[in-house]
Amino acid sequence: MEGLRPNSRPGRHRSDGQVRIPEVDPLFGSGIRMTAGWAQHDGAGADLGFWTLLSRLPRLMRISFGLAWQAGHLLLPVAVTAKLLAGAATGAVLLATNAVLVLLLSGPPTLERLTQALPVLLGVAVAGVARSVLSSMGDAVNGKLAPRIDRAATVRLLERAVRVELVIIKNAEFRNLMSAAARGALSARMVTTYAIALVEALTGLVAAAGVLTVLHPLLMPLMVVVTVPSAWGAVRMARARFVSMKRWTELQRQLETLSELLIGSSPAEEVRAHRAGGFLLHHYQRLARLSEAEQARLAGLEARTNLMSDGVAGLARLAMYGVLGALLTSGAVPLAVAGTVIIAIRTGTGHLTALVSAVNDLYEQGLFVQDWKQACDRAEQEAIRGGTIKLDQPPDQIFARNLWFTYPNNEQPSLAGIDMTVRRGEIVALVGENGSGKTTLAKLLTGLYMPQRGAVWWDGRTTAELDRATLFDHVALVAQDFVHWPFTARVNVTIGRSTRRPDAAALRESAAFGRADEVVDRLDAGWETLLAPEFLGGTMLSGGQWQRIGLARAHYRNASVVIFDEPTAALDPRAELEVFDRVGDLAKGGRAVILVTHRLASVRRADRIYVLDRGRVIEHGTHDALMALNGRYAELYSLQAKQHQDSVPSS
Ligand SMILES: Nc1ncnc2c1ncn2[C@@H]1O[C@H](COP(=O)(O)OP(=O)(O)OP(=O)(O)O)[C@@H](O)[C@H]1O
Repeated sequence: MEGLRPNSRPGRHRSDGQVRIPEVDPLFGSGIRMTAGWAQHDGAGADLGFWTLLSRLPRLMRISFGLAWQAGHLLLPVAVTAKLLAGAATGAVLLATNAVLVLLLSGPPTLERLTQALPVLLGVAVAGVARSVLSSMGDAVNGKLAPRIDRAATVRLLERAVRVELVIIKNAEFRNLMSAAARGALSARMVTTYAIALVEALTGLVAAAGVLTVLHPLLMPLMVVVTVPSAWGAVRMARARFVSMKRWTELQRQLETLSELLIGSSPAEEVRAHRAGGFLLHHYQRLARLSEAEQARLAGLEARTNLMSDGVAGLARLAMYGVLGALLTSGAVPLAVAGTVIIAIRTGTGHLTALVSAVNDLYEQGLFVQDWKQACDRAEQEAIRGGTIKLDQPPDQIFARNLWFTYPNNEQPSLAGIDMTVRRGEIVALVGENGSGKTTLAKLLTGLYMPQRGAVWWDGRTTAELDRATLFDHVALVAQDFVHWPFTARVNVTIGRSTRRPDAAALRESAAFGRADEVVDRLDAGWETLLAPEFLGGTMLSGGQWQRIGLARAHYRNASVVIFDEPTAALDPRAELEVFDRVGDLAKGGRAVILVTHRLASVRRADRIYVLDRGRVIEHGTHDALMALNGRYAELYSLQAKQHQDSVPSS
């Protein structure tokens, strides 16, 4: 464990003042963030100039606005209009305030002057209320729109993802794009929220600048001078926060991973038995200290930046008062206007700071939304297309000719020129050592993957010509890693054919097929028991119990082509024997059964056995023929038989 201890003490700083995080973490290697698509844009705006960033915004915002329009039609224009009007009301408040001050301060206070000022004062109040109402209305409309955008973006992504070719959805690069897109779907609502904030800030700023210009042309540049230091401080801190977040996010994810490992239920056994808790805690503390140091650095930088910008702003304000004093003494600006000038400058400064931060936020969120769009488009391109010929009856025969298949990013083909046949009423077994291509072949036979060379024929049509949805209707699959749906026992079986009307007799029959009935009988709430220990009231099943549920599910699917990929690996010997008897019954009932297994004793009854080695069929025939051949199958079979004899004590 010593060797894994970090050699960099947390809190040490780089020459640029940032906390040094080791390039290669002793626990996470080169880091999680490298593989996470969504992380690539964190702090994306940090390297760009403010104006470049501003110029790229419209392109990014177009995607989100398109989505907002689809999700809520007029809601976005209504929200933006409300904020624009709120901005105009800000201008009205300032102008009316000025009118009141002019009236009240243009001479000694008299009752007459007060009475004259009352209607304008009322105007100030009305404009102020209107501003609040309009601004709140904009927020309320946006509050209604935002979840709709969430739903529209997420549903569009999910709809497209579910139709993507299996080989693509399993590809790491596509998975990365999907993780970025899932983050982007959540950002779409934020883009519109920030855009509305930007409109509010911009109109408020324009109103303040307009009022100042009306009062005296020199006052507007004066406001700019006063706001420059605060705007500089805001931009600098936004940048620094971006850069920090980039590092902070990475640390945060590592901390979350460690915390999940420490409190999670699946690693709990090993955390205790291997006493890994102390090790994990040690690294948690180490990373937490790095994170603390980074936050402390940021807080220090913020304090220094604020001090500097406040200092310069103070000087600018002093100069402003000087200029204002000069304008007052020269009579260019009446004394009564001075109050309005100060209020307008304060309003303008606040809006300018909000504007800068909205632009930064918009840019970053916009990039995430761009990922979402890219993933949706790519998913559409990669959707399962297949042919147009509908398969309306079960195939009598499936055969593969000269089948080649290489996974993306692999150099070696996983299947290299396979020929094989399976007919209705037959059990065909695929055997061979780990990685020889059995599972891949089963997926090609059922149209889950398409061959790069050669073809799989379902009667007179290739899987490429057939409409894949109708082809899948004839397939039932018990995969090695079949899904443990976090739903009730009933749904876990009936999801095998979710379009079928509830059929209690069929459910009972399927449960008996997989011996899942014995499992369900022992559950507290029977078929309604939730099979998800992660939820309150959920139950945990053992591996073998799950396998029985999986078998029942495949049976309930009632398909003519059934693939069993290691269906009994977790079953006890009695259950295993029974399952193989029933697999035989399935074939006798007119189904084509493809059985992938390492249990050679159970393939004796298969009509044909294909022995695979590095993607090729090296032997095929019945059990007796292959034993007589005395080749690889005979060797593997004898090895297993001997192992079995050795493990059973002789009487
Ligand atoms: N999704 C994938 N991406 C890349 N390569 C893969 C993928 N799935 C399988 N392979 C590769 O294809 C080859 C055949 O794998 P396959 O799973 O078909 O073998 P198998 O005979 O079923 O193995 P096992 O008996 O261990 O289940 C292996 O070299 C494996 O590394």
